[in-house]
Amino acid sequence: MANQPMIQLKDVTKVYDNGTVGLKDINLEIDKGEFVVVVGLSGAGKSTLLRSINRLQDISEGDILIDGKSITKAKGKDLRLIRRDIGMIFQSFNLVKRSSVLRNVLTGRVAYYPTWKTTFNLFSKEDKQKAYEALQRVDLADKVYTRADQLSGGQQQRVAIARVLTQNPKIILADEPTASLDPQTSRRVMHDLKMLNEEYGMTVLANLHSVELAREFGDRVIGVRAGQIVYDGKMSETPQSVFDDIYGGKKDVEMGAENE
Ligand SMILES: Nc1ncnc2c1ncn2[C@@H]1O[C@H](COP(=O)(O)OP(=O)(O)OP(=O)(O)O)[C@@H](O)[C@H]1O
Repeated sequence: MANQPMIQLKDVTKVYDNGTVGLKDINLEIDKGEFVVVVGLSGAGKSTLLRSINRLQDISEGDILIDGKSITKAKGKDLRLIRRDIGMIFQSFNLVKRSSVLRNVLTGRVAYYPTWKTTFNLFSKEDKQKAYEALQRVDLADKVYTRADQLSGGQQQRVAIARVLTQNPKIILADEPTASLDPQTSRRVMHDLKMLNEEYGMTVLANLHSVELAREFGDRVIGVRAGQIVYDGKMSETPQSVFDDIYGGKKDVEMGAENE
């Protein structure tokens, strides 16, 4: 269908078992190819938003549509197919530390195989080639056989980006992708994420603490506070006062090491 949003949240509320309200009546549409950054204080609900979108956790009310299909209602094979279209980048990289870089990148293809094949490492030659090419795109082709835990944090995150590229999803959800990295390495990682967005048309939704990085890489900014969207606008039209307001004067504390 033409012009249907890539991600759509309809009246989404998430209440945790202990009664904490993670998200409160969220309505949001994100179009194909957008690079959206989500900013907000710690505890505002940024991770809850991302985890709800790929159903790492269930929402309490409302509906979430991925490219027109409800992930909220999907089950079994339908759910697996929707999830295959959503890549994740985590603050902690989530690599298999003792496996090679190539093997880690190949796991991006796992959802395209029956389980028994991946258990025995029976990836096709084409997929090995895809993984190698993805590593070339993030300048890590010389590390294919290196063990993941022998790489720097920034390199590990770029392996995670190569893994997402190999997965070839429509959407990338990045939860604080640079929170454990220094400013220069952070910029490199964001640059690679932007490359997936611009060259492969992947829609990116990234939680960021750093206003600097948000400004440099985001096309659109969403401000979250207490589980609600308090700002939504084009980055180019967003004045600094919006960030000051969202961070309520605690900006320096929140931005930590990424604040140059
Ligand atoms: N599993 C859980 N059980 C109960 N409450 C939770 C759970 N996960 C998150 N919360 C609460 O939900 C609210 C939103 O948390 P969330 O992790 O989404 O915030 P955040 O904006 O991502 O914060 P941070 O930047 O620190 O990661 C917070 O009050 C948090 O304590």
